[in-house]
Amino acid sequence: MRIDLITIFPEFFSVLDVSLLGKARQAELVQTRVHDLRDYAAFKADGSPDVHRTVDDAPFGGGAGMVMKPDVWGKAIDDVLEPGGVLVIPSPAGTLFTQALAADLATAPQLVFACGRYEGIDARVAEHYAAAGHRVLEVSLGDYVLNGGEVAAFAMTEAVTRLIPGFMGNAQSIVEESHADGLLEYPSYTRPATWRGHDVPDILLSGHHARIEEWRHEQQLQRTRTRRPDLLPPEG
Ligand SMILES: NCc1ccc(-c2ccccc2)nc1
Repeated sequence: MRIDLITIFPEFFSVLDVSLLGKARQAELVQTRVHDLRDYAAFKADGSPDVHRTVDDAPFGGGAGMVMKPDVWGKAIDDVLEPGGVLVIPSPAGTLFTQALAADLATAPQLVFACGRYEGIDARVAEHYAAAGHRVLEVSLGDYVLNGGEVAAFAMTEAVTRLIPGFMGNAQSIVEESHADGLLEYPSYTRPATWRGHDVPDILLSGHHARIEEWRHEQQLQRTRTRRPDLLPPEG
């Protein structure tokens, strides 16, 4: 898989070389490229040089903040997006990113993350590439606003790449983790068996694997009921 990240802060993604992703890159499972959006702002729409390499402008209709220019984004995405590639636009107005979507995106040949800043990217950019037949996703990580799409893009990159077959050493750990079966993960413990007066649940020391599995599933249900009832299947 190729992952392209387009941003006005390319240095933000230099950490990709050292993170967990670094190993996957070396294993050739994932190729990542970072692109500076300002490289596509060197000329104005009329072809004259833009020494300021402007990427934003005032919003039509008024309102606070600035909007990122469609013509600059169009030049960048035209240069980067390949046939079959998915254009992912992190946005607080997007659909919620989930483990299921991460697994879906892990099968794509290419992801292009368009990392907006300011008040976001001119809406016609997403419209244009969808109309051209590309899969375009505006995706939110949750109900909060960041200063730009970079942090969200990095989080999604990690969530996706770790699901690529051959990337994580222990495939079993992926199957068991939170959200993989739609429930939150059970609590985990390791040595010492007693720590500051807190004991590990006896069942886990019993060696009864069937009972341990049952206890863990009950813990998953209990946690999901109390912390994320929205994840529970509807009654009935
Ligand atoms: N839900 C996470 C998230 C994703 C993106 C943004 C964002 C903010 C400003 C400009 C462009 C994107 N904010 C929050």
